[in-house]
Amino acid sequence: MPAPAGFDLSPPLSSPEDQALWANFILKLQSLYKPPLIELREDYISFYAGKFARIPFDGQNFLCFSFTITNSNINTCNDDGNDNDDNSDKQKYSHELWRVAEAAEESFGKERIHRWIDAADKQRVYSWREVKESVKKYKKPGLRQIFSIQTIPNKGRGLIATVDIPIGTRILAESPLFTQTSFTLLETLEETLKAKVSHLTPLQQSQFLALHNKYTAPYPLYTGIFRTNALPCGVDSPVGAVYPTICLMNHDCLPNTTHFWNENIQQETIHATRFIPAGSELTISYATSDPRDSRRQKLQNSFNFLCTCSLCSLLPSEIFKSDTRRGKITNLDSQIGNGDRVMNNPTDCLQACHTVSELLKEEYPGCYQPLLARTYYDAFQICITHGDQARATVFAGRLYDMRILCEGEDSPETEKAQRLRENPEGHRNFGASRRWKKGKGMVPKGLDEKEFEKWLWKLA
Ligand SMILES: C[S@@+](CC[C@H](N)C(=O)[O-])C[C@H]1O[C@@H](n2cnc3c(N)ncnc32)[C@H](O)[C@@H]1O
Repeated sequence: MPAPAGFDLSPPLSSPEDQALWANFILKLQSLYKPPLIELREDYISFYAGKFARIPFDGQNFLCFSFTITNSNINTCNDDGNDNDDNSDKQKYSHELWRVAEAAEESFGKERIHRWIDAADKQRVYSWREVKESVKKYKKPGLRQIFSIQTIPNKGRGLIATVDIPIGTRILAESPLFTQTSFTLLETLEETLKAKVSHLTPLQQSQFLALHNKYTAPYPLYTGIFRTNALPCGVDSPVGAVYPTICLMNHDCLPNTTHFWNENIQQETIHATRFIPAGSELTISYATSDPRDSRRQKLQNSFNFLCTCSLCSLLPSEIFKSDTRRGKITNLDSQIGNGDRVMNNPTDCLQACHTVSELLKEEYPGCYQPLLARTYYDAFQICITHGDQARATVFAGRLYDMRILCEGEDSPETEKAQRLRENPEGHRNFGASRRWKKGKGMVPKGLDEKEFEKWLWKLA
């Protein structure tokens, strides 16, 4: 059984000199670890190794760093059932995590860092209860703002990165001001919204009323603001939510962030899908996957602006290529979504998934990850439907990596991907056919990347 391990800092930080040592420690960690090995949260650096594997940016409440070595620690692990490989991955990640202790020892001295290797170790200074309490205090709003709200020419307000933001960073996790279902009749919507706003704090009321409204009087004010800004709480959800900060994000057809409703934490999250240099605008996509002209028309109709992003401003010949790619993706997606084809022509469907994955990377540079996640899930389902646990495990691993990057470790979709990776046979489609029957441990070893991809997608 894996045991917890870690180190305690005793005595904890107290003096200004201590704060300076902590800042130095954080810089050291940031040079040692980059996403996807870690996730940068607003208030702390998170290692994929348990809920106490966190280093806060402000160290004054820090007592302990603890980690557990499990499969879930290993972001890149292919869970193929081979114990030896698995163990060496675990050891590798364990070694990586002990480097946090080494960095702490370099910063604070060995006498202040108490390493321990299981829950009952006498070297432990603090109880779990004390550690839990200290971790709760890591959250200090406003401590580390990685963007600022600014006026942007021709767009109104928007968010600008104030520091370089690495790919995979959680930029924001924000609770709604309020939510509202789309089932409410238009005649009663204005009064319903007014009642909801009246229950907010004065600050929240002014945040709501300051949001952009694309409608003009006599269109009802609260309904106008809600309709201009509400984001659905999940794909196809009839519930919409408004947020004080996320609703200030402008659109780009090739955005540098992705937004996601996280049901577990009841917040909308924003994650960087590529490296974002300081000074760049943080953008999300409001649009569909339509070709350029209809996409622009929809944005014009729904949001009252003509999109001039880099994709919409391409030369006509390039726009034609982009529209063609989008058309191909849509056609292939409908083939992949056809249950009869999946049962009768699974190889064609899997190859179609491969083509889609290549087209997505070409068509959506720097923002393909949420779409690619869906394709990996399609490929997983095709394989598991026909009993191929080996390929299914690889696709679930890739799906997990995309989810971590776009949604973070606390997302229900990430948790689901992790379960599929560990237990692909738990999927409801498993056993529908035995055509490709293959155990988890049957992932081929020693192939180069090209050969492996050929095997994985059953390419001719
Ligand atoms: C949800 S609000 C975004 C925040 C808004 N800029 C503000 O000042 O509150 C949507 C509105 O922002 C503007 N907008 C968003 N993306 C834009 C873009 N790419 N180009 C021009 N205007 C944009 C449009 O006026 C749109 O109706």
